[in-house]
Amino acid sequence: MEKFVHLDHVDVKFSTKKGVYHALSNINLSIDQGQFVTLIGHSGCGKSTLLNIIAGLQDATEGAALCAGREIKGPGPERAVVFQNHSLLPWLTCYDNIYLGVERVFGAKEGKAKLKERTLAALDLVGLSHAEHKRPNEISGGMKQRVGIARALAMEPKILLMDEPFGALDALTRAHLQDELMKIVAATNSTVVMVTHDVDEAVLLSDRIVMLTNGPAATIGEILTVDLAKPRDRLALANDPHYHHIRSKVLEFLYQRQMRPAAA
Ligand SMILES: Nc1ncnc2c1ncn2[C@@H]1O[C@H](COP(=O)(O)OP(=O)(O)OP(=O)(O)O)[C@@H](O)[C@H]1O
Repeated sequence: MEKFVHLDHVDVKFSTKKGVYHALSNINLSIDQGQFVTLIGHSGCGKSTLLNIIAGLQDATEGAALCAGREIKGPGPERAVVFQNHSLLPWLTCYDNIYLGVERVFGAKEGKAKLKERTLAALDLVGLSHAEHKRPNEISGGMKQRVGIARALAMEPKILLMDEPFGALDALTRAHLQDELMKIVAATNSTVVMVTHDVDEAVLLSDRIVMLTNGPAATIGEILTVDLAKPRDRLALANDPHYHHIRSKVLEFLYQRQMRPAAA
């Protein structure tokens, strides 16, 4: 299987007013095509920094970061990012927000009819065909996140990178979007890397959970394989002893082995 992402001895150091801050140390991680990987760890440990390395928004100070065999040198349409705060352009409709991304990626090669078809298909994929003419301030937070996901998916990225995409949503909307995301990922065979704070979300969605130690110089403490059959159903999992076993392993890592220092 092709290694879509390969991080080899990656270190990240930030220059700050107080001197150099060593954020990430010796990160080694390979991700296969079609895999769903979550990054979990205490606040400030470096999850977003790690995601940003793959996104090309942050350079590694040392080590190598590769995507599809090529060095990651900056952001690219093959690595689409979805942030917690949707980042839609408020003056554009849902349709136009997606169309803009589609045009940027495919505009040089494809005609307007094809670009329109791609945009409508993306809206349909997230169940928002009815909202195509609405502007971001006319739709709910969950719908905005769905437009953000649709925009990312419409660019047909090789990898979907998500930084706490559901973090700002209420529990019910969050559960609904997790279910939708599972269906979309299954239908598109997407490779996904997602930052989350939510242990249940990590177990429900992941093939592998990458657990980071506390910073400074955070590194990968352990990678847990989630070998629960797919498709996954949250209600059935609630009564599945294996689900609870995996869940408690993550909790044990976070709250016994990586107890967050009180002063942090
Ligand atoms: N540009 C920067 N300059 C200096 N320090 C930075 C910079 N970006 C991040 N850091 C520091 O690096 C560490 C990791 O930050 P990061 O945002 O990756 O953590 P995180 O695990 O995503 O946190 P959270 O869960 O709270 O979002 C933090 O201590 C942060 O203060």
